[in-house]
Amino acid sequence: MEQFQSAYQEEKERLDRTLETIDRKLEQLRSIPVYTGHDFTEQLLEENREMQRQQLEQSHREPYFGRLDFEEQGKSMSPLYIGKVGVSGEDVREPIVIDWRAPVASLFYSFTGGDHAEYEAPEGLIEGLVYLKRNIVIRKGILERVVDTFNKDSDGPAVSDEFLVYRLGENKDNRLRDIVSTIQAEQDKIIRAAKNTALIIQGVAGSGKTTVALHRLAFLLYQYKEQIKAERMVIFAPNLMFIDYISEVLPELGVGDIMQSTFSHWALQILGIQNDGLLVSDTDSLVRWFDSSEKGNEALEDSLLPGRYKGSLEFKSVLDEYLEHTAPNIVPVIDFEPWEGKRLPYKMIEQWFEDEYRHYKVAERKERVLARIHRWIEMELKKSPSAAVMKERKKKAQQREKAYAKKWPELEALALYRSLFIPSKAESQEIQAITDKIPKGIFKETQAYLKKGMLHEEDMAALLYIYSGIQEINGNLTFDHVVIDEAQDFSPFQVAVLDRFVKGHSFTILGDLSQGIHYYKGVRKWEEMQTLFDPEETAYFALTRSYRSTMEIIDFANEILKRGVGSELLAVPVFRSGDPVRLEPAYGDDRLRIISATLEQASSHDYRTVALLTRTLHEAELLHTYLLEKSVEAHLINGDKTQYEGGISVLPVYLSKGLEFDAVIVTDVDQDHYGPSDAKLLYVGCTRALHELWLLHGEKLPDYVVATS
Ligand SMILES: Nc1ncnc2c1ncn2[C@@H]1O[C@H](COP(=O)(O)OP(=O)(O)OP(=O)(O)O)[C@@H](O)[C@H]1O
Repeated sequence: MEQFQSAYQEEKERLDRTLETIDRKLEQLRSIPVYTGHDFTEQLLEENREMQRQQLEQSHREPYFGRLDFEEQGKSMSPLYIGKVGVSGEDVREPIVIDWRAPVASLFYSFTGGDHAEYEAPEGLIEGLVYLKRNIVIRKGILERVVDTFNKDSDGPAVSDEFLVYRLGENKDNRLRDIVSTIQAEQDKIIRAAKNTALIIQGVAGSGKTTVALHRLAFLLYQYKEQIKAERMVIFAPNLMFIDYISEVLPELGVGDIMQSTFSHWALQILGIQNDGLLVSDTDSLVRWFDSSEKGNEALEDSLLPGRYKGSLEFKSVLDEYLEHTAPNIVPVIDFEPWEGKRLPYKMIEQWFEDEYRHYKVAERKERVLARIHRWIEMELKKSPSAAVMKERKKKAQQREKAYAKKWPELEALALYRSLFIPSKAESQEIQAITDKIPKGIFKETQAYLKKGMLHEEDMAALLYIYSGIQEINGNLTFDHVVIDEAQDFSPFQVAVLDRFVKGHSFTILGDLSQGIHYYKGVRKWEEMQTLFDPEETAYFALTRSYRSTMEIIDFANEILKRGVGSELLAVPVFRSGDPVRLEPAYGDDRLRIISATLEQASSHDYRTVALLTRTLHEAELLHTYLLEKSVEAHLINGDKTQYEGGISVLPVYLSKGLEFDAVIVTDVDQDHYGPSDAKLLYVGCTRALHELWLLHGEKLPDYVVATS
């Protein structure tokens, strides 16, 4: 107790001194009049001062969250204070707060006890001794808590989880938060991994994948300031609501302007396609798979699953063959005759196309050849015997040039994709030799909906692949870094296409195979993605510790995985105990009454988020209507929702992926709703809960559900 008092007092004094320094610096900055003139250099300086002002104001509220007493070999021990942004002292070379992304700050995360500590600095490996690792909670400039996670002088040598457990026990609101004060060593390794590597991360539910990816972006921007721009980074997420849910983390870390999108949205933008009913909406696709009673099953072969086939490298080879066939065949086999008696032979045009412009992608080659023909016409016109003849020829040439250009095939990705499935009569035989390789059912289905002017999400990779095969991908379209979240639902083909838009294979690809509920698309093994890269271009990490849920919830969910999927990717809980998982009957006439009562029970705690998870969207809609009639304020989440409001949410379990709630109630857990191939779906539902979980069940529980305590 005495020791705690003195630690608290010591930190209080240090905090007062730090705040005084920040105040002084702020005062100094504020005393400089704001520049409103037109001088560019002055404007930049003003922008810089404004940024510093904002950072210092942020630091004033919470200057740091951690302290590490480190003695570098051959130097004296000094306490390092670590915060979200660095603050320099009166002497700018002496930081009073170190940015969490700085090399030395990595010790705060990677140190797991022992007599030796080291970190990688630009000048080489720095070694030394850690005496103290301390977590410090400051809110609005007031010191609230001091917890020593490691103290060399105390008996317990290992780093304790006490502070982490305290943080995990807090209730969550409707946004994901930063974790800078408690990043774990295994997560830190991923966050700080080098830029030009395709990182593939398998992480169990709640292992912090999304959070880690966002921190990694903040780290990359800090570490590679000169090479990476925020506006050249992107996060691909499963839907717009999820993007809203994660939207606070980057601003909290002082990083903005990073594009967050779904793959389809981005692809449509590149392709210049307006999404006015052309693309079947994500909701429709999801309902097609999850609400349909004729749902297929996981054992279906890829050739029967359009999403998996169209995401395969096999389909990519078909497109390669098609593009090879299309590219050399685009010069119309006719001479060009701008007026009677003047001819530009086909052979000459073909030679320009085949030889002179061969270094360009085919769409650019076409543009260049047509421009060259235009120049040729102008030269020939100048040779006309009189102004009147020249005028006459010019008129004719203009019409014929237009007509000739139309004879060239339209080099647009969508047009080419359509002609693969709906070829013109002239081409049908040659194209058929290629399309015979596409499974019949998939070919027919695609042809039918393309004829109706529709597209599916699963066609996007192919369209972009064709696009990148015919068009130059210029600097504006390329990314410095790409994050793919929920990557188990991404196909290898999507990643291969994206690779054409990314500099140096700079990817962070995160997912969990145990949450691969969309078995009709995505990957079954990470090797499917690893093989896209050379071994030295890629690295694999596994995160096995789960931070979201209590031990009771994780043990329960693990059991579902073991029994229902035979999976070995089980989560290891942090030692945080809560109430046992409750399995309670709720069916027949009592079903709705019990659901309401359980919801009331869950809401009686001061939880900020509670979810009712149903098996289908239709059931969620019915339940939501029932709750509204009972004047319960609940939000229905369907696939079209773009915002996550928190409070009580009612949603189908498949839409809960990526989200988390203080308490979760899964309804209708019985063999009708959760068949033998739905264990992963139920696993996803259970692992959304932080503190409490109820399973309201029907007469016959699925075999893979058993009470664990
Ligand atoms: N080191 C940590 N310290 C504190 N909280 C953490 C830490 N790592 C993860 N968390 C918390 O665990 C929860 C799960 O994190 P996150 O959603 O990023 O995990 P995930 O692996 O993407 O989960 P899922 O695959 O189930 O969607 C979040 O509330 C996050 O804040």
